Amino acid sequence: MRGPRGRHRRRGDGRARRRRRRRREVRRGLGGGDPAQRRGLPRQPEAPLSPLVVLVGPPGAGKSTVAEALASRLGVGFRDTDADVEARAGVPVSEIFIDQGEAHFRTLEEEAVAAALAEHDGVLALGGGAVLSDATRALLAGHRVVFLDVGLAAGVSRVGMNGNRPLLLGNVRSQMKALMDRRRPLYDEVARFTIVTDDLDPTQVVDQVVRLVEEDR
Ligand SMILES: Nc1ncnc2c1ncn2[C@@H]1O[C@H](COP(=O)(O)OP(=O)(O)O)[C@@H](O)[C@H]1O
Ligand SMILES: O=C(O)C1=C[C@@H](OP(=O)(O)O)[C@@H](O)[C@H](O)C1
Ligand SMILES: [Mg+2]
Repeated sequence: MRGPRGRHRRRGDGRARRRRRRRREVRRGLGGGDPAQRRGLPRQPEAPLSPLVVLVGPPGAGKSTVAEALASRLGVGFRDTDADVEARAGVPVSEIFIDQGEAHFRTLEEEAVAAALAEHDGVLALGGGAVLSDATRALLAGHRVVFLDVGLAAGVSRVGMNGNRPLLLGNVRSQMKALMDRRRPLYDEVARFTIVTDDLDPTQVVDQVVRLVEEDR
């Protein structure tokens, strides 16, 4: 005879099992179906990893925010190249810009992007200026790159006046406009999909990326 606690536990276990199964199915389905990665088959040690999704776009597009929420929704890992650069340098991005200059930051960023593209199979957010590098754009070819687009007004209002983005110090609006005008062709060049985020909250952006990824299997 099963008491209420037993029933509760069994129902809980069943739910957890179903959730685990669903998550595996999502991962396998979205991962491009490499048969060597399936359970029960030998794994090819040399098979290169590739991120499920790479997010690009200007500062304030929501790349870091959306990448984390999307990864959690899909049950995969999340990585942000700005965080990787900071971990390696041991100081915030803004300090690297001030102490060693933008060129040095770009070198670290290029290395961080190359490493993440080769090592990470979850969701990857790049810094807004990563696409300035020819080498990075070449590496992005063939990846599932999503351009999170944002207009000037929404972008400026999202980044606000905080000093975390050294390129936007001074007149945020005019710096942002110059940066967006210069980079738009580069985002377009690397992107497989574009989502205009101005009127979407992060959850709605996540919904759209999930749909695109499912259709792109
Ligand atoms: N779709 C969105 N709508 C409104 N605010 C957003 C949206 N996406 C991100 N934000 C907010 O904008 C700011 C910048 O987001 P962030 O993820 O750091 O952008 P990015 O990494 O592209 O520079 C954060 O305060 C974040 O909460
Ligand atoms: O646009 C840029 O050149 C930069 C964007 C930042 O990342 P976010 O786009 O995530 O803000 C960060 O990499 C650095 O401050 C430079
Ligand atoms: Mg970011």
